[in-house]
Amino acid sequence: MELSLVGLQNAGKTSLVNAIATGGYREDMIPTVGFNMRKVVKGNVTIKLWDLGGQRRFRTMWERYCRGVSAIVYVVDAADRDSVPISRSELQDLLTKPSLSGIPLLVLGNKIDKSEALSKQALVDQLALKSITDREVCCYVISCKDSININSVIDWLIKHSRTAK
Ligand SMILES: Nc1nc2c(ncn2[C@@H]2O[C@H](COP(=O)(O)OP(=O)(O)OP(=O)(O)O)[C@@H](O)[C@H]2O)c(=O)[nH]1
Ligand SMILES: [Mg+2]
Repeated sequence: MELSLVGLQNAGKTSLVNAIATGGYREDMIPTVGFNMRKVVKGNVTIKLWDLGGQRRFRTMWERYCRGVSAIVYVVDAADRDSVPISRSELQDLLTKPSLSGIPLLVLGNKIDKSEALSKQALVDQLALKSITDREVCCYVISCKDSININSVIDWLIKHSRTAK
């Protein structure tokens, strides 16, 4: 299966790839320039992950790398409350692209190891996820640092690799 990871800079997309691939975590991450591709084998599924840069200048590439994927994974820094409105508008913008219609969406509120992180319900509300009715949407709150809910993410991904074929 093939999927794309999008979301604002510093959200933890590359950290999530590492968490899924190896369970590793580090603080001193380098911002992704453009994109990286990683292949991860989980059980009998090979997942091709497009890890996209979240800085503003890279966001126009998101659509191109989301076309034809089995799922879009949208990562949000749940502890950076000021960035959530921007995250919401970038997400809503992406989902209006006709080329991406119907692709299942997994929204992940990352960094819940931090005390200031939003709850899942607050995140669902602030990202207006209930207003997305044209595709399957699922939301988890996670921590790449403390490996919280990473297995749920992997299970969701594997489940969607089957339905995609
Ligand atoms: N506390 C905490 N910090 C995290 C977590 N996940 C990632 N980080 C930190 O957040 C910073 C950014 O992580 P990245 O994975 O590089 O973020 P990114 O979304 O790939 O950023 P771009 O590549 O610029 O789009 C790093 O310092 C990570 O260590 C987490 O679960 N908890
Ligand atoms: Mg990155």
